[in-house]
Amino acid sequence: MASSGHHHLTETFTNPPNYSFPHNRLSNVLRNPKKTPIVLVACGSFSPVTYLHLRMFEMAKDFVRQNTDFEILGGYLSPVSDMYKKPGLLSAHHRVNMCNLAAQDSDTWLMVDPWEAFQTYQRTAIVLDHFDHEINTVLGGARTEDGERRHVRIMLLAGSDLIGTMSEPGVWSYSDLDHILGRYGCLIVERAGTAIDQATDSLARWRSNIYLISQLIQNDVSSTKVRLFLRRGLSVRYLLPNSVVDYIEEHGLYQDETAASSHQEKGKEREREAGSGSKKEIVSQPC
Ligand SMILES: Nc1ncnc2c1ncn2[C@@H]1O[C@H](COP(=O)(O)OP(=O)(O)OP(=O)(O)O)[C@@H](O)[C@H]1O
Ligand SMILES: O=C(O)c1ccc[n+]([C@@H]2O[C@H](COP(=O)([O-])O)[C@@H](O)[C@H]2O)c1
Repeated sequence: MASSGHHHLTETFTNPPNYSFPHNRLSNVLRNPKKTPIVLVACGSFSPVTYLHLRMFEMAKDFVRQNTDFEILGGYLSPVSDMYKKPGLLSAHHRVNMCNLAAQDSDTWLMVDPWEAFQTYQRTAIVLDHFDHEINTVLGGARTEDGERRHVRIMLLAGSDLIGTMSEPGVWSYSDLDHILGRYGCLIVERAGTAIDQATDSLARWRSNIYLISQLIQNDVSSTKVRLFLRRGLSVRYLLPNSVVDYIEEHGLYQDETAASSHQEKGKEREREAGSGSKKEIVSQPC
């Protein structure tokens, strides 16, 4: 593992009111003692969560099994705080509920941690420290079938657009990057519209901790597109789990143009389309 530089592990954390760390689907037994136990953490807005977000975990699972000496003990969606103030960010309450519905109907290893959602904005480095603390310090890590105790490695799971922002100046601090990529490591899922090699070139010093997963079935569903569809009254069924579609309908979510600053969103979506070299409009009629 690369050095963790001068950035030390956070030891005191602020928890939201009545918070308890969800670990009902987290395995604490390492089946193969020769492997390194890991837990995957996906940070993002999840406004709303889509099948693409869930696919990231499945792609990571296949990749890990075929190409690494890791064994996955669990996966977490960690929705960002409302204070992140990104356009289209619905209240944490709804985003967490939708992630819970999606995780429940998916596989048996996905969970939602509402820790960052229900408090002030927390940087990703701190979020990963929080997982490390809960899993290794509070829960005591994992055990082999012989009862030997093992440290669980926390790893960030992200799309290549996120790793792209890591090479843009001013977005992430160097010491946080060193902490995230040096201490923990990252699994990066290729995302249509972002050049994965270019994104990782400037992060070369942490290369041994960055795992690139290519998308064999192209899928460029994004939460931004889903929000645009909903505002135009178009169906989003089969782009996200039925339970989430029903929840959106029941609560009349993503209808309000002004609250979602659709202007900025359309700009963002166009940028992504332009990046992928696709000239087609998302929906033929103008908004
Ligand atoms: N189509 C996709 N392919 C690969 N990764 C994706 C895809 N969609 C989302 N991700 C990844 O999922 C994580 C959470 O993303 P986020 O919730 O911000 O979704 P998003 O679809 O990018 O949202 P928005 O459209 O609102 O920007 C990020 O790491 C992002 O890179
Ligand atoms: O920790 C940081 O410095 C940092 C800088 C930029 C983005 N992030 C995180 O990355 C995620 C980005 O989500 P998004 O929707 O803006 O792609 C979100 O969880 C943010 O908290 C984190």
